[in-house]
Amino acid sequence: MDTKVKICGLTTPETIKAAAEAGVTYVGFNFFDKSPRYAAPELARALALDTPVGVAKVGLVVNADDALLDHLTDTVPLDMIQLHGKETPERVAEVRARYGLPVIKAIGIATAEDAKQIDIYGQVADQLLVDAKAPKDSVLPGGNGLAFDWQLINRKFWPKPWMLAGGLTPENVGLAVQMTGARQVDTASGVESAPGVKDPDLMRAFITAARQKPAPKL
Ligand SMILES: O=C(O)c1ccccc1NCC(=O)[C@H](O)[C@H](O)COP(=O)(O)O
Repeated sequence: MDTKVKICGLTTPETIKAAAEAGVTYVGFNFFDKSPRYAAPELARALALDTPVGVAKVGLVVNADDALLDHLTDTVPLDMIQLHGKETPERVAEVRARYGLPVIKAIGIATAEDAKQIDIYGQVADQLLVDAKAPKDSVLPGGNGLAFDWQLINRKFWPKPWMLAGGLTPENVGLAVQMTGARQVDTASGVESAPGVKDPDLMRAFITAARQKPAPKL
């Protein structure tokens, strides 16, 4: 099966079209207003309505309260919600039940101890996004273009579908897939020409590289 790709933080109809034509599985709309990838709900609604059928539309929030999530889910036809803050397992379960949408929980990894969170959140989330832990001084909990040590999750098995994220680019995604066995990968800054500006050529190169089969050993 081809590796599934999520591209996070799309903000224009042109890049949605290019991503869909290149074969993306998920597109992410970023509702964290400090992000260079922020999409206001009305913009995200227009983009979502323009997204081809078959591409899943993911709404990304950071520690969002019910008022924000009510507004987002009323405005934007989302298929999934990505929780990318410090949401507890209880909050993940609450969001899932309240909105009736599958929830992706992001887990930041820097140490083997962090990787244990994957088992905990695997009990309540529909999918997990295994990302690099944000540096302490970063205003962004994700989208920092940093990779973590993939050995920390090397060929681990988790009971829920998961995506590898963090510093993935067209250059390193093939190796990342090979090393971790990830069947799904996610990128934001790795396919941009400037912060928040997605580059169609880089998106195409990323998707091709993510799906490249390793050369057989001779
Ligand atoms: O991308 C952002 O600006 C962002 C801001 C706040 C929370 C999460 C954010 N991104 C979440 C993603 O799913 C990214 O794709 C993931 O963190 C990987 O980012 P990158 O290392 O830039 O590929």
